[in-house]
Amino acid sequence: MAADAGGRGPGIPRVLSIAGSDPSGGAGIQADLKSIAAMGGYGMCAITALTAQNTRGVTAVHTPPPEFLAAQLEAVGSDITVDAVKIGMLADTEVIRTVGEWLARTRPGVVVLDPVMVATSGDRLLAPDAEDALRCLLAQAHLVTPNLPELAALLGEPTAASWDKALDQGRRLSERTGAVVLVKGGHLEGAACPDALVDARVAGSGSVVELPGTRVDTRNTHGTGCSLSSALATVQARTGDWARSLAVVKEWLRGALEASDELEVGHGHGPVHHFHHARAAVPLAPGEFAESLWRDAEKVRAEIAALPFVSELSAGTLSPEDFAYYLAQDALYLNAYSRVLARASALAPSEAEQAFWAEGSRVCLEVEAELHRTWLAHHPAEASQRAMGPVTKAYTDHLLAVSASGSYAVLAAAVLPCYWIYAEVGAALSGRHAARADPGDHPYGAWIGTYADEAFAEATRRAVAFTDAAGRSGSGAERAAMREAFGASAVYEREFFDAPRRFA
Ligand SMILES: Nc1ncnc2c1ncn2[C@@H]1O[C@H](COP(=O)(O)OP(=O)(O)O)[C@@H](O)[C@H]1O
Ligand SMILES: Cc1ncc(COP(=O)(O)O)c(N)n1
Repeated sequence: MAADAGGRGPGIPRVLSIAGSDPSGGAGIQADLKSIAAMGGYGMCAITALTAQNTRGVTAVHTPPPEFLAAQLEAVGSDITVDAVKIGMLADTEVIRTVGEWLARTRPGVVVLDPVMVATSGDRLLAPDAEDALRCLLAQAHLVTPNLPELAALLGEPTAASWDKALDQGRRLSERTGAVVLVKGGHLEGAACPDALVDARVAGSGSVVELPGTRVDTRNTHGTGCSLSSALATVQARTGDWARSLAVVKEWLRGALEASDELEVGHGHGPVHHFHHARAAVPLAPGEFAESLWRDAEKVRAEIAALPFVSELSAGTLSPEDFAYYLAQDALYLNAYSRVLARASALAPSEAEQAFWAEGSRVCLEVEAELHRTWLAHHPAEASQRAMGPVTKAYTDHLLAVSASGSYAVLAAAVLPCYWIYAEVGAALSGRHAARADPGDHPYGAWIGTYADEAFAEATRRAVAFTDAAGRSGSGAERAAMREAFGASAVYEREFFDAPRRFA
């Protein structure tokens, strides 16, 4: 197709996906409709084929008669202005012919063709004898988005082993078809995941516009190609500029890959989180997000309760060396933790939160000084060494790294386990201690008594509520980062209680 695809301007683009159905919702028309909506478009679809598939693979394909596809296209096109078309799974030669005839007749302003041949799972989605017909159809698209194996198959060559070879193949496919070719790096080995727009009609160095990218470490790549191509069609209808559209879509897709674990869909290659950037129309109830963090940490919390340090402290059999090590590390930890809480105060979105974390920061220094005045005064050797143990160092490094990231919500999630898990351990220890027949005669009785501090319990409740509120008002991507930060800190809590046994 010769002319450059133009933009519609700021209106809502009406985008038609002509593609197959994926009942598991991660690829095909289901991914397309989500992606179109995520990019601010109005999505429509004409279904070429029905697949029975999930995140593990395709078990069956049913292709309705081509007349029925033609009827769908006619119904949409005769009533609605179509600003952009995305074409995905085409199943067989008859389907390709039907789509080709409709395109030739209607000549939509933006046509993005994703030459789907094989699913992420390795299953075929195009009949082998339909490849020639697909090659011919490419000339009716403005942009073609093959992955590396598809690019090679369309040229009848082996899959490119390097990015340069892939760009060369892209240039030749662009020459043959007259379409711009998006060469995608998803199937490359290594940490880089670039994409490039290759346009053989442009002379010289302007023929390749490359967008670098880093690979997101996930196996949830089901439907990335579908999502990318339909999102591109939508944004292109707005901007009329492929390079600008690709920059917007690539950034969005990276976020969708990063937040994909939040979905917890299937056991194979899971889908991406198309709406990671948006808030759900049904908001989370107060407490709901914090409860989910707490549930996620259930296993680590059970492991902490079962640690020898906890049972020995409770029974009074903990060695004085282990106890002294723990206290000295606690003092070092509190000093660093105080600085991190001060950073949470600096980032806080409200005065109430600002004051809360600042007070927490101050109290940490007070408790640290108190440790030196009382407990550590009895263990001058431990106190004077003052070297951070490996766990204390790793835990505080993690907190400092999160505090440098600049997200208040993620920092709140990272500091929360030190309140919440410590309060839970403390409540169990002091409850058991109070139930003892003779609590006065216990070497760590006075220390265990400090756990029953109502002011700390109240501070914990407020820290939970503030973190919950930050999670509820954040985006999906932010909540995913909060989960990761909370989970990491919970693991460091476990390691901190276990450190005396290993390093004292
Ligand atoms: N792990 C990943 N991290 C970041 N981007 C990825 C990853 N996997 C795929 N992509 C991007 O997703 C898009 C689809 O790429 P690709 O996987 O090559 O296509 P397909 O889904 O058709 O096989 C491209 O923009 C690619 O750069
Ligand atoms: C109906 C349908 N269409 C396309 C794909 C390819 O998916 P991917 O984007 O992972 O290559 C698929 N698995 N199912």
